[in-house]
Amino acid sequence: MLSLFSTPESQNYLPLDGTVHYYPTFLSISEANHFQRIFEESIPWESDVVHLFGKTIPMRRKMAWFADGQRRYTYSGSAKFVNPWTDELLELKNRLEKHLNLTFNGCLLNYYHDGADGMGWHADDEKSIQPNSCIASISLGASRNFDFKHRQTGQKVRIPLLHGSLLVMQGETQQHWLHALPKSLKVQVPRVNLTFRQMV
Ligand SMILES: O=C(O)CCC(=O)C(=O)O
Ligand SMILES: [Fe+2]
Repeated sequence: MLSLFSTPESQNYLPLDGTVHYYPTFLSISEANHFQRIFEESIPWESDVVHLFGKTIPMRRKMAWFADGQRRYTYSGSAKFVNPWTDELLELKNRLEKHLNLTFNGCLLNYYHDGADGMGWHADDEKSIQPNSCIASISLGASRNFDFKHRQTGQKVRIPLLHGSLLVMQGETQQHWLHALPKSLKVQVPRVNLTFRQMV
């Protein structure tokens, strides 16, 4: 039903070829503070690596992979260790599953020390991800811009991701759009990002 009070949450942020919803206050500030502190302290963070010209180069950004069973995650050419779910990750996973009425079986965590850490243009379209599935991204800590770029037209959409927010990418988003977390030298505090995924 259309109403005068329809919230901005119900809007699709992409103009075509995909669906992106954004819920700026998915977690309260105190919940977001709580989860950020626990994840910063207790996740077994590893340096992400890139493979360039036959060399393995560690990145400053850290990551950790959690999943059901032994589901590995391979991207930018390297397989990630699988960690078993923690209580806090399961709590967030349950809340997301209720909110979105679907289920997740993997979660990639990224740790950005400050605005000098970022992520370049890519799509989450690895073979290990169910095609056209849902990716639910929770942001904790520094607020950072999140950019989309249409693969054919180059059209751009920017969403600032706030502490405690939820961004949901669905449908054909990964087929038609790239996304990136641009570096921003003004940002001097860390950010933790969790992307819950539906793996094959
Ligand atoms: O940090 C973010 O908000 C995005 C991370 C991302 O795109 C990814 O892990 O694939
Ligand atoms: Fe991504």
